[in-house]
Amino acid sequence: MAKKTTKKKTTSKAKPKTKAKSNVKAKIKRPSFKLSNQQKLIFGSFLIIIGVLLFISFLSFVFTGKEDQSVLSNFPERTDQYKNWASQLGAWVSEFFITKGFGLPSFIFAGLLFLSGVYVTLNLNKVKLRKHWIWGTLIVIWLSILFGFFTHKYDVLGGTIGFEMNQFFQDYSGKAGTILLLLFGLIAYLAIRFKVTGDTIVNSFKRAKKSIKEDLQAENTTNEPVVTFDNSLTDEAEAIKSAFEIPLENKEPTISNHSKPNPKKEVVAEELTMEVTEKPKEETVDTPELTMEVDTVEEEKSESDNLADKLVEDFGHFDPTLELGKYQFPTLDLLKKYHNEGISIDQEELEENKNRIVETLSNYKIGITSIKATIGPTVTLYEIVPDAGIRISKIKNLEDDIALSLAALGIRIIAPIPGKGTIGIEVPNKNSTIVSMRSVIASQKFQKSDMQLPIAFGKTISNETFVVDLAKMPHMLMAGATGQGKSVGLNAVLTSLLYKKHPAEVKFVLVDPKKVELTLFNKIERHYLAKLPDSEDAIITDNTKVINTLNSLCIEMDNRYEMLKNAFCRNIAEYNAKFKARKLNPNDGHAFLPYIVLVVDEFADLIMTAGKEVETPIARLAQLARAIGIHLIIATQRPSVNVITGIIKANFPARIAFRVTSKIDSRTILDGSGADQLIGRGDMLYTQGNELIRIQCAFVDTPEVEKITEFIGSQKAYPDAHLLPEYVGEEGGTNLDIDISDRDKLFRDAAELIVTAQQGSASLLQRKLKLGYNRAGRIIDQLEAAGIVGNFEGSKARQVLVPDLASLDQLLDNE
Ligand SMILES: Nc1ncnc2c1ncn2[C@@H]1O[C@H](COP(=O)(O)OP(=O)(O)OP(=O)(O)O)[C@@H](O)[C@H]1O
Repeated sequence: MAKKTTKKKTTSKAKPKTKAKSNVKAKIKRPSFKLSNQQKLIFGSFLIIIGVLLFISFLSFVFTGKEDQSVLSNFPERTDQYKNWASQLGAWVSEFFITKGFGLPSFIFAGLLFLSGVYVTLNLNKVKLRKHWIWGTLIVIWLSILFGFFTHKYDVLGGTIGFEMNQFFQDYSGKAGTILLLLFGLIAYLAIRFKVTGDTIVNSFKRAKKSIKEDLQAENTTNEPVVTFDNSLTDEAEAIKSAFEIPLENKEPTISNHSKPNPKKEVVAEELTMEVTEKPKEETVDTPELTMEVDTVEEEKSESDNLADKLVEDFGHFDPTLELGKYQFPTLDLLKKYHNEGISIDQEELEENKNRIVETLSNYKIGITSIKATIGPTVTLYEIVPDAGIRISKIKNLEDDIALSLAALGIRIIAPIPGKGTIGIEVPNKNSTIVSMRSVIASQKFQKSDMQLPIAFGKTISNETFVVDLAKMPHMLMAGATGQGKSVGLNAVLTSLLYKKHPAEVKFVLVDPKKVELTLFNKIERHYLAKLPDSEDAIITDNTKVINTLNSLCIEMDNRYEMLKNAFCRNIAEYNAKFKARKLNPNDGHAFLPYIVLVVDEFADLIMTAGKEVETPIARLAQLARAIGIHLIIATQRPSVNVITGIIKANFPARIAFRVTSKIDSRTILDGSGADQLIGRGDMLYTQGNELIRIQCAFVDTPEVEKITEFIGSQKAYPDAHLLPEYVGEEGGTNLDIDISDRDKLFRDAAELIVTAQQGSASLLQRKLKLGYNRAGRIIDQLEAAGIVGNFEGSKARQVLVPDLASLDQLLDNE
């Protein structure tokens, strides 16, 4: 039975692989046809000339086409004499377009070509040009059918296409049907292109009717003052005019002076009506013109929306990848294929394990009603349904006995399997297979995922590719004893992101105290890495420098929150979508925000050398950074409680455990046992708060990572790595005799802020007073000179020496 199910699975997996492969290739190649300005001029003028030539040929064909018919069949004979002004070619092209094509409407094509030339030469909006072509072609077809309606044979009026299409329509719907179809086409065109609505038509009829009425009235009552209104007044004006008829008549003395139609007075009257259009609404409430007003109100848009729409219409959506427009994603063939990939079924082994499980359980008087096996890359899951009335805890307690009888390491009992109502016994396969990075990257699940930061970790026990979104996690803790696959796991995470995200969309901050694990990523520094402005290497190997980077990330986080607040967005996805739709002005400090992924390898080492100082910024980032696109991945060999403290654990819901040596370590990382029963070599447990999922991590070797980074590194890059905000913590306050008169204008504000917050940090000033790095640093020096803050204490905030605002006032007044 087991054989059947697994066979099915393996064959069904084979197909998507190849499909996905082509899918990747399609994604990877992104051709772009960008012309330089000179090329645009050449191409544009070429199009203009072709347009003019076509026009001349067509025009001449109308007069000379018949005469050239006799020689057309000899084309391209050089000796023949053509009457067409553009000779052979002109006659031939015109014959093709006009007689064999769309008839006289083909002139529009000449116009479109000419227009295209102008657009290309002057570098005008391509979206509009596309619209012209679409509408132009539709008009050509419509006119061609219309002209074809009036002809009874192929001729120049509607061309062959017009005539044939007409015949086609007439055969099916008769003459009346064809006319109605054409009429429908016209109406649809007017409605879509010129936004004509039922109301507009009704109103224009009414307007025409009124103006005729007015004309008649004007003739009958030439002596009345009211007739000074112009006939071309709008409906609204008419309504208001009637509303004001009485007051105007009452002001007889002034109006009677101008009883004769006077052009100046007409203007005055018109202006008067224009000004009061809104006010007399109530008087005109029963007039049909009101519907027009409602229409305009409906279509009204806010100014910024209009501007954004216009910008999008003119330039399209903002494309953050444009700066590296020719960037090519790494190809699949950079990743290795392994010979021992794919699941092989050992029927004997399956049968043997089944018998042993049944036997062991029956020794303890546990009967089984059914047993089912699911073969994964490293372990096989035996799902059993025990007889009714058997307590689950009884089976769970037999874990060691079953392990003993199967003589295998890494047996894990899941009792019960959540949502299934069965009990699972995971038994390692004798021959485990490698899950290659290539197979998970090529999987449809990964390729088609629309996650923000998709990570293909490996394959689950049922051999499905396991893909998760780092943006949703939103931070990840990874632990495992040495040599169990942590570094490979980190590489799998980074590789997944490199295969899916453009350099403009994601940046990595890499901390590698071991100095060797992540060095390969140096090659992609200017594509994908982020660093502090003054640092030389993007990958941080010195633990003391990590604190600056972490604090800088905190500043970046605060800055991003400020930007999100100003843009009225709740998270980075909304913000970036708004920015792409050109609704946020870069001049107001807005910019496209890439995701930032902070990877810390050997976190225990970091805590040991840099002490608790790293814990605060890490905890801050973990608590707050999820919405603004900063995600943390922290890996450690020793998951002891003094490394993974409560505050860190609480903020890292997603945990990954490779094999650990003790149950206690497993409990620290997973809040339960299990990680101690894994078999190592990439065998891992993943949890995001609820159930544990056993996964075989995808294997990506160092040469593969090297090939990928070389592939990316050899392409055009940004001028520098992505720069993080400067962090001033390291700057020492030395200049203690700063002149009082030289103090910064914001000195007092800064002093009050620092005393109120009781925190002597320059980054606080930067944030709250919106200062640059240098100015905030100078103010801190001045505060130190004034005795308000203490000495520079490394990366810690300075001590504040003044307890409250009253003391501060006293101190400054005494100076
Ligand atoms: N997913 C995997 N599939 C197959 N083999 C693996 C996998 N992950 C790791 N291994 C094997 O385990 C070895 C050690 O892995 P890795 O270097 O990732 O361990 P580590 O946990 O980072 O160790 P350390 O903490 O000492 O750096 C690898 O060289 C490889 O042979």
